[in-house]
Amino acid sequence: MALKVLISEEEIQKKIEDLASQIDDYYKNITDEIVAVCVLKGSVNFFSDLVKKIHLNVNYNFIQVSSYSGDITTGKVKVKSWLDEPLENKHVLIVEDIVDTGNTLKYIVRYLEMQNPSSLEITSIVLKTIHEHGIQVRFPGFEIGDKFVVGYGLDYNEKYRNLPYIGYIE
Ligand SMILES: O=P(O)(O)OC[C@H]1O[C@H](OP(=O)(O)OP(=O)(O)O)[C@H](O)[C@@H]1O
Ligand SMILES: Nc1nc2[nH]cnc2c(=O)[nH]1
Repeated sequence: MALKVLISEEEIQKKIEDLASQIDDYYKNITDEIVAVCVLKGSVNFFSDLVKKIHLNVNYNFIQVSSYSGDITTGKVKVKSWLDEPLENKHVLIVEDIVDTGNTLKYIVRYLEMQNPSSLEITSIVLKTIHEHGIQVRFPGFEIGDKFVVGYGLDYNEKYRNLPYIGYIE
């Protein structure tokens, strides 16, 4: 199976600079901490690169959910681990690697909203625009078509997560 580069390492890093400066600007009047929630496993690379470029008071939190087997969604979001602090009255930024059908984010947003955060926003490094999922991603990265992509955290059966670029299997 040959891998083709869709988004290079350089393009990813440049986009993250841009997203970080949008995030800095958006929260510039907030003096409290921003809680950045990393959606494991896929978002680990994006999260790690992004938080280093944000000049705000950022706290980390992590959740692990999964719903894909290979390149097919099971349609069921399985929670493997969840937050370790309440989010009531916190400004929360969900950090995702990809929005595809939107099922994962719909699930996460539904449960996080129950905690009454002061605000809840989303950033995702990749978005597939083929679905009408109605999720508002405040800080969107790259829009791609209907391709199954890997690399930069994204896997195919746990493989390829450590690639520094985003590619697709031909
Ligand atoms: O919009 P959706 O169709 O719900 O797809 C997006 C989700 O799919 C992937 O997670 P996956 O279930 O593969 O778990 P992983 O992050 O551990 O790889 C990805 O990391 C997103 O969280
Ligand atoms: N690795 C990977 N996971 C996904 N989850 C939803 N869409 C995708 C995709 O294109 N690639």
